Amino acid sequence: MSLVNVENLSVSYGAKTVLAHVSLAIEPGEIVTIVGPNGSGKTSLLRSIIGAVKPSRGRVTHGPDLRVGYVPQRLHIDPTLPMTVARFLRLPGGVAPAGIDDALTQAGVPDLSTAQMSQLSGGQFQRVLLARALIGKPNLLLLDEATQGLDQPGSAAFYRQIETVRRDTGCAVLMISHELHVVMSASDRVICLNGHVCCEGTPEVVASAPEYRALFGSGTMGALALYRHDHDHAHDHDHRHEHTEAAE
Ligand SMILES: Nc1ncnc2c1ncn2[C@@H]1O[C@H](COP(=O)(O)OP(=O)(O)OP(=O)(O)O)[C@@H](O)[C@H]1O
Repeated sequence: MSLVNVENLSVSYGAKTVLAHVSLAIEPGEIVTIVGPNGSGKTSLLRSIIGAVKPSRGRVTHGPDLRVGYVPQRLHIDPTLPMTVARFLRLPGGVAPAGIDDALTQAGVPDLSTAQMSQLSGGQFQRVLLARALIGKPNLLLLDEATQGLDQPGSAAFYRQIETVRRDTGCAVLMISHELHVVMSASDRVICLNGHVCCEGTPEVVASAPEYRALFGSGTMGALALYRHDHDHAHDHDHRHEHTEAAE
């Protein structure tokens, strides 16, 4: 059974419709990336999935044992407030010390528990937010622009860590990012959104789809090849065909 099922979803804010007829499912263990230009409804889709935005049409259903871990874009913590990483991770209450150590290890920063939050680098801070999302042992991790402000090696390292988390815990991952080739290279499936689903499939299929190229140009394909094997056969860009290929 799918972890999340989005059926014919439309979202409007007042008279403005930002998502229309969006359907998708997230399966256990897969890494799915949503790409799309600014204002294309990516955050609205994530917020609908967690129930923070009400659909104006259609519906979102959750699998029976869905546990979501959410990694936000950023979080402001008062720099004058002394707080260790361990204390920050204990804030929700009821978290055992072993749970904190496990989460920090899974996030790739096992030695940070006594560090001050205000002294972390941008990359370390995002790993701590990842650890916080992992404490509840999620089977779906949601990331909304989780590497904003990191340089490219920093965000590439962060997404490699996400792949490690998926390998170690088996959780599915649904993420939004503007760093197309970095994030797409870490994904099993990419969904290109522009108010509706423009195209979807493996990163190579999406990067070569005319709908995607119309939005982002054709540069991604070369950059993708740096991160993954090159794709050496032609695709029929018919939308239905792309679905078939994604299932191959
Ligand atoms: N709470 C809200 N009330 C009114 N309009 C909103 C609200 N949230 C988002 N919008 C509008 O809906 C549209 C889609 O926004 P959304 O944040 O979902 O897009 P996005 O693809 O995540 O954008 P970005 O890449 O810039 O973060 C935008 O035009 C935005 O201004």
